[in-house]
Amino acid sequence: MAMCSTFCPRIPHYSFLGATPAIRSISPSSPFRLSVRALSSPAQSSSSSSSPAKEIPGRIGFLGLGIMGTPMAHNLIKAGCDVTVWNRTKSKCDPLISLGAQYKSSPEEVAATCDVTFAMLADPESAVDVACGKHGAANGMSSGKGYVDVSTVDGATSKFISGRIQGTGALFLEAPVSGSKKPAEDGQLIFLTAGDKALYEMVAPFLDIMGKSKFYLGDVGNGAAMKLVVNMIMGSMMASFSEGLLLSEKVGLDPNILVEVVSQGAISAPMYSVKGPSMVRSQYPAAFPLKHQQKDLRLALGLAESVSQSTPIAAAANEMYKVAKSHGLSDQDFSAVIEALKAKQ
Ligand SMILES: NC(=O)C1=CN([C@@H]2O[C@H](COP(=O)(O)OP(=O)(O)OC[C@H]3O[C@@H](n4cnc5c(N)ncnc54)[C@H](OP(=O)(O)O)[C@@H]3O)[C@@H](O)[C@H]2O)C=CC1
Ligand SMILES: O=CCCC(=O)O
Repeated sequence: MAMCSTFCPRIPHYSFLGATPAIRSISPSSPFRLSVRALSSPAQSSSSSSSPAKEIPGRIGFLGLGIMGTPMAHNLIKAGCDVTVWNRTKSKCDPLISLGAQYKSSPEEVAATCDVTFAMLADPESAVDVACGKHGAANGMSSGKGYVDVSTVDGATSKFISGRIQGTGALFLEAPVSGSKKPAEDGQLIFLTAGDKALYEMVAPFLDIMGKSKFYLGDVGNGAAMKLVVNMIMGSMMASFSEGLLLSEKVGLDPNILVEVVSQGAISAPMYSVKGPSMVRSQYPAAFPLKHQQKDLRLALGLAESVSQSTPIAAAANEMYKVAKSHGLSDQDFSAVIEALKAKQ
C-alpha cells in the first residue's frame, strides 16, 4: 500500500508524522495532505515502536454514485480524505468533483491509482462487471491494495469477486450496509463486514466516517448473508404494514392514527414512522428503490433455499414486490409496494 498522505479530521486515534502534535485548524471541505507513516511498509512498521500510529490508506477510490454511493463518498470528502470517483453515468461524478474529488474514467484506473477502492453498485451483475469486467477494478489491483464492496449482493457473487481481487494479491472485504439514504447522508450506516481482517482494520477509520457501527463477521459470504436476512425481514415488515394501512382505511379508520398507534407500541419501528405518513398520501420518494428490495428478497429466498429453510412470509412478500415492479414502480421507494395491494382491489 502506498504511503498515506491524507488526513481525515474525524479519525481520532492516529499519529501523523510530520504534523505538529496539535492538529492544525481544519477546513472540513479541503483535503489535507499531512505526512503520515505508512504501516504497510514492514521496515517502517517495525521501526515505529515508540508510536501507536496505525496504517491509514492514503487514496480512496469510490465506484458507484447512486443514492447511497454519493453521500458516502461525500462524507469521506467532507472528512478531508483524498477521494477518486467513477460512475457509469459520468454526470453523477460532477458534484463530488466540485467538492474536491478526483475523477478517473474507469474502475481499473481508480483501483490502479488508489490504495483502497470502495464499490456501491446496484446488484450482483453490476458488482461483478465493475469489479471483474473489461476495465474492471481487478485489472488495477495488486498486492498492497484493498477492495471493499459495500453493495448488497449474494454470498456466491461476493466470493467470486473476492477470488478475482485476491488473485491479484490485493485484499478483499465485503461490507454491505444497513441504513438508507438519510443514514448515509448523516454518516450513520451499519457495516456488515466479512473477509480479510487486515483490510477491515485498515479501513475501519473510513467505515467510522460513513457509519455509526460495524460488525466483522468472519469469512466472505457472512456479511452478505447477514444483510440479506435483515432485508428479508424489512421487506416482509413493509408488506405487512401496507396491508394494515389499507385495512384500517377500508374499515373506516384514519390510517394516520394507525401510524401513531404503531409508533407508540411494541411494534414501533422508525421505518413505519418515517414512511407511514407519505404512504398514506400515496407518495414514495425513493430512498431505497423498490427494485433493490425485490432483488434482496429474491437473493434471500435463494439463501433460504440453499439451507432448506422455509420462508413463506418472505416468499409472499416477494410476490407483492414483483407485482409492484410490473406496475412500473421499480424506481419508487420500496414503500410503494402498497400499490400492489391497491391494484388487486
Ligand atoms: N438505497 C438504499 O436505501 C440502500 C441500498 N443498498 C444497496 O446498495 C446498492 C446501491 O443502492 P442505491 O445507491 O440505492 O442504488 P442506485 O440505483 O441509486 O445506484 C446504483 C448504482 O449502480 C450503478 N450501476 C447500475 N448498473 C450498473 C452497471 N451495469 N454497470 C456499472 N454501474 C452500474 C449505477 O450507475 P448509474 O448512475 O450509471 O446508473 C449507480 O451508481 C444496492 O445494492 C442496494 O441494494 C443498501 C442499503 C440501503
Ligand atoms: O438495503 C437497504 C436498507 C434500507 C434500510 O436499512 O433502511
